[in-house]
Amino acid sequence: SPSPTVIVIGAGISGIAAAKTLHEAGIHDMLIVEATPRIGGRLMKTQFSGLTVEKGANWLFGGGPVANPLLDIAKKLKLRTSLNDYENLTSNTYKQEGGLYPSKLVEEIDKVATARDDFCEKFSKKLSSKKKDVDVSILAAQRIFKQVPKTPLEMVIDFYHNDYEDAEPPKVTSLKHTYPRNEFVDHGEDPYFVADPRGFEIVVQYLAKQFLSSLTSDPRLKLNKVVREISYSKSGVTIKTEDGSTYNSKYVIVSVSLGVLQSDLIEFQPTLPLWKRIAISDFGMTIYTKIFLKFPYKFWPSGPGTEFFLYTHVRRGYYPLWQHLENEYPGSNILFVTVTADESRRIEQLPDEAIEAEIMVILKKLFGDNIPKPESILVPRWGLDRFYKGSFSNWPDSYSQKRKDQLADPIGPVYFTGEHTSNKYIGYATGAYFAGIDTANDLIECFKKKSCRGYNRNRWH
Ligand SMILES: Cc1cc2nc3c(=O)[nH]c(=O)nc-3n(C[C@H](O)[C@H](O)[C@H](O)COP(=O)(O)OP(=O)(O)OC[C@H]3O[C@@H](n4cnc5c(N)ncnc54)[C@H](O)[C@@H]3O)c2cc1C
Repeated sequence: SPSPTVIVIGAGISGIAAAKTLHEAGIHDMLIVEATPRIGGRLMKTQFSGLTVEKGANWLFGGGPVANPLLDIAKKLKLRTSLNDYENLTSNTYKQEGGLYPSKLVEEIDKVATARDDFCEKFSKKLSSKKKDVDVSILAAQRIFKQVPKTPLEMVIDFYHNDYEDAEPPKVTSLKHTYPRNEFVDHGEDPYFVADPRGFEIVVQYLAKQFLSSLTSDPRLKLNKVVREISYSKSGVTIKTEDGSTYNSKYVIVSVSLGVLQSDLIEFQPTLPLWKRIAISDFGMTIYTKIFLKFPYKFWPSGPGTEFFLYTHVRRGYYPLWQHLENEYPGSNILFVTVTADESRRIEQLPDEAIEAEIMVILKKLFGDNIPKPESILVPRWGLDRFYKGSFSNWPDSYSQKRKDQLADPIGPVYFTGEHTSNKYIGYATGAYFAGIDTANDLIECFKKKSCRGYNRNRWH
């Protein structure tokens, strides 16, 4: 068959959004090349003890000042979602050796954390108003505010305010590019927690069905094709896959995760310019892990106000934030705990049994020695998976806006997209969706002008 004009590498939400945008602009001769047997990428459901749980993205952020097109799609699809109840977290905070903290004390500490967030927001705006590109870490802002979390209780509350969203601690994360937290997170409707048998990935399938005849056998979609080499020159692109296939095109849109770009899975020929490699290497790819545990019966508090509990430990981020799925799946007897960053990196190296053993030590302290063993455990390992190498990107504090623009810059016929290239919503599914549209529009601009000098720095999203 003749060479397509554009190859899109990756069938996650950004790749599919890019391909759909090209299709709608009349560019139909394209090929989507995906390493795995499915579309959806990091929107990924799995079956766990007979129920659908989300290994990847779980929260669909609300409307608010910026309309979220994914929310409209979710509504159209009648995606089953629920609102989480974080209200009573301060009454459900456990000490390291067991027993609850008095809720008054936790509330006081939470108030300080909220005041700190307000300061971070103001301080970030102040830095942004300066001509020079100055940035600090969130931790530096906390120091300037003279309220650095130190005790285990302060740290777990800080985890809830920062790491739970950024998946890195405040010492790593850029203040300026994280605060004020974006419209979807802070000022919109509350995020929806997806609990639907079809999974959050149904949103990507819905987008794909707008322009593909089938999600498995459309001739423009090549599944199970792992791209290992991208050769590019003025005259076009050749990509090679692990199974020895070769595809040629005029342009390529690379939508693989930042973690994959940082790994050596794909070789670029010639090597990408140094400034591009620096932009890729210096941005942050973090890990966010949801560990699911199925028990034969419930031994944790249930009913209104119990959905979440916090576990406090001298080690920051040691199995800190717990949720039960009773609201979404009554009677399921499933607990899940969220770990992030270095704790995720550590546990990914452990076998499931070792992780389960660590968890059981904690749960016994909280709920007594007689609690049952879990019937099953699910530990996603996003960092070790060669097609993801992490869960989502995080803006590190030393990283400039200029570098960030370079991360999205095309190199000749090689265009880049994915959540990490989003201007305003890095890390989020919505950011990935917008990025796909923006990158496709950059390429469409280039077709129109017939000279493709590059990236449209007026990207919207
Ligand atoms: C645990 C976790 C929790 C999250 N929580 C949320 C949340 O609550 N809300 C939210 O909005 N977002 C959340 N996210 C982030 C969100 O899932 C991502 O931002 C988004 O899905 C990224 O889409 P993408 O298209 O940029 O990348 P991807 O989905 O990674 O798509 C890239 C595609 O490229 C493929 N690929 C990789 N290498 C190759 C290769 N060599 N050849 C061919 N194909 C290749 C991959 O298989 C993948 O399908 C979470 C992510 C994770 C992992």
